[in-house]
Amino acid sequence: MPHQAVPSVLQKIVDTKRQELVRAKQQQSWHDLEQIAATNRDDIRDFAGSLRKAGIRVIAEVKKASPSKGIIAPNFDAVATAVGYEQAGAACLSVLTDTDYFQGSDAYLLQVRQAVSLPVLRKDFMIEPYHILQSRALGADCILLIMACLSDAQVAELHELALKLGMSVLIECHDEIEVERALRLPAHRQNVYGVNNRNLHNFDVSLDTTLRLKTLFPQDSLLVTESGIHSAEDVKLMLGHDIHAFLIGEQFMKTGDAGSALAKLLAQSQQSA
Ligand SMILES: O=C(O)c1ccccc1NCC(=O)[C@H](O)[C@H](O)COP(=O)(O)O
Repeated sequence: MPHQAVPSVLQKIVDTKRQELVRAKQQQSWHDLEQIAATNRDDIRDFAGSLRKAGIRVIAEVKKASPSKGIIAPNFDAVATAVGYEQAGAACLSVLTDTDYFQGSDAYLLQVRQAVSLPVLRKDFMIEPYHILQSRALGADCILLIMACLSDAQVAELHELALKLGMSVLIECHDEIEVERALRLPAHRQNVYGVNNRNLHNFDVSLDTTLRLKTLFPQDSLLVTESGIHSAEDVKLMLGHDIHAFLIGEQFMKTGDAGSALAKLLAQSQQSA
C-alpha cells in the first residue's frame, strides 16, 4: 500500500479483491492464464496509439453502477452499449469488470471485445500480477493501475508485466504525490496517465484537479482526464488546456442510449472547438 491514507472505499474494494484472488486462483492457475494469453498474443489493439490520434478522443465507459451513484443504467446491455459507442465515434472503450461495487463482469469484457474493433480497457482494481495476466487472457488491450491503492514496488511490477504482455497501461493519479510517483515509472509509449477528478475520500468531483495536476507532467505525456465530464463546456475547458483525451461513463450511461449521448457530446464539443 502507498504511504498516504488510502480512501476507505478503496480500502474496502482492495480487501474484496484479495478475497476474489484466492477463489480465482483456485479456478484458473497462472499456467492456464499463460496458455490463453499466448493464444491471444497477436490479437492486441493499440489503446495508447488510438488516444494519440488527432481530435477529441473519448474512452467511453460501459458502466452499470458505481459506489457513488448506485445503479446508473437499469436496462444495462454491455454489448449494445459498446456497439453504440463504436458507431458514435469512441476512440477506445472501458469495461468495468468489478462485480461487487460496479455490477460489472469479466464476461462483459469478453463479449464487448468480440463485438467491437476498438481497443478495450479492463477497468478494475488490479493489485497482483495475476490480475494483469488474467486481463490479457480476457482480451484486454489496456489495464488500469490506481496509484492510490498500490505501493511503488507493486506498481512497478504490474507495469512491467503489462508492457511485457503488449498492453497499454492507464496510470491513474489523484494528487501531486501520486503524479510524482507515477512519473518515476519507466517512460514508455504505451503509458497513458489518467487524472481522476473524483476525490475517493468523499466522491466530490472537481475538474480543477486535472487542470492543477496537468502542469506536473512532461509536455509530451499522453494525459486523460477521468470522471465528472458532463457537457460540451467541460470538454471545451479541457481542450483549452491542451487535454484531448477523456474517460466518460455516467453522463452517457444514465441516458439509456449511451451511443447517442456520445455522438451528441462530440458534435457539440466540435462546434467552434
Ligand atoms: O464512479 C465511482 O463512484 C467510483 C468510486 C470509487 C472508485 C472509482 C470510481 N469510479 C471509477 C472511475 O474512474 C469512473 O468510472 C470513470 O472515471 C468515469 O467517470 P464518470 O464519467 O464520472 O462515470
